Amino acid sequence: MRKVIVAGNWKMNKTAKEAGEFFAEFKPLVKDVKNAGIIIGAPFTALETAVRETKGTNIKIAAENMNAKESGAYTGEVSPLMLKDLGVEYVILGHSERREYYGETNEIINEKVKSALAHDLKPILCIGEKLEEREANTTEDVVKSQIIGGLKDVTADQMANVILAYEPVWAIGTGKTATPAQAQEVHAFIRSLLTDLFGAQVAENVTVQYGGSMNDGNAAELIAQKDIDGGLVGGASLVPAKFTVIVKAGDAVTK
Ligand SMILES: O=C(CO)COP(=O)(O)O
Repeated sequence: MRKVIVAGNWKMNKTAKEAGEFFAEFKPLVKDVKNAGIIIGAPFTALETAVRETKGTNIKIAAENMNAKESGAYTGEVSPLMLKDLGVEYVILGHSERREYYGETNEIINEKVKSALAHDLKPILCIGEKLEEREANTTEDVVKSQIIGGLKDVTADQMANVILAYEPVWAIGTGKTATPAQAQEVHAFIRSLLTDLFGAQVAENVTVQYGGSMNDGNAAELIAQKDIDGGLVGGASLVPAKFTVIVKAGDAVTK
């Protein structure tokens, strides 16, 4: 059995004050959610508030990035030790926006994944093809190289602490969701690749989320797919009522 997890990714949105307001509204809405995991990815400046406001609840907090190093002369960067110190449990790594705008390669992302695991932070590793790659029929090649590159030297045991998020870049922030069948096809490919890399048992237990214009209207159908184990939600995670509908869609499903 694997866990369905619905995570929000706020991206560069919400001040600490706005984060506090979000949780005041969101916590009571999801307090009865038992089966699904709930994670909010918040910007660095809102993490302290987010951790404080969710202490003792069923909501976990993720950072949206980190540096692989523990400390040093890396102006503007944030280390795994700093995140651990705040009480953060998860970290989103390799998001397509980091790959696209900040030059993150599979090698850089792999360093971060290994560092997160070494520091007892759970990575949410994002993968997904661009529109031109899908149109060139290279979706599987791209996803395969992102997974093999991003998870290089990660052990089968460590995979118990890794979440994958399949986010087709053409579906992010565009309102253009992959159809449930399109998404399921890639998720099944990811599961078979994980089987090759780590064995059937590990592959069966890894949570593989879908991300890209998931919202309160389409989440249930996406998460109903055999290999879609929740979502990584951008825009719709900014609004407590909308995100709650997605969380509850995940809570209704057992994998
Ligand atoms: O990038 C995403 C989550 O990481 C998806 O963003 P949207 O849900 O806004 O399309």
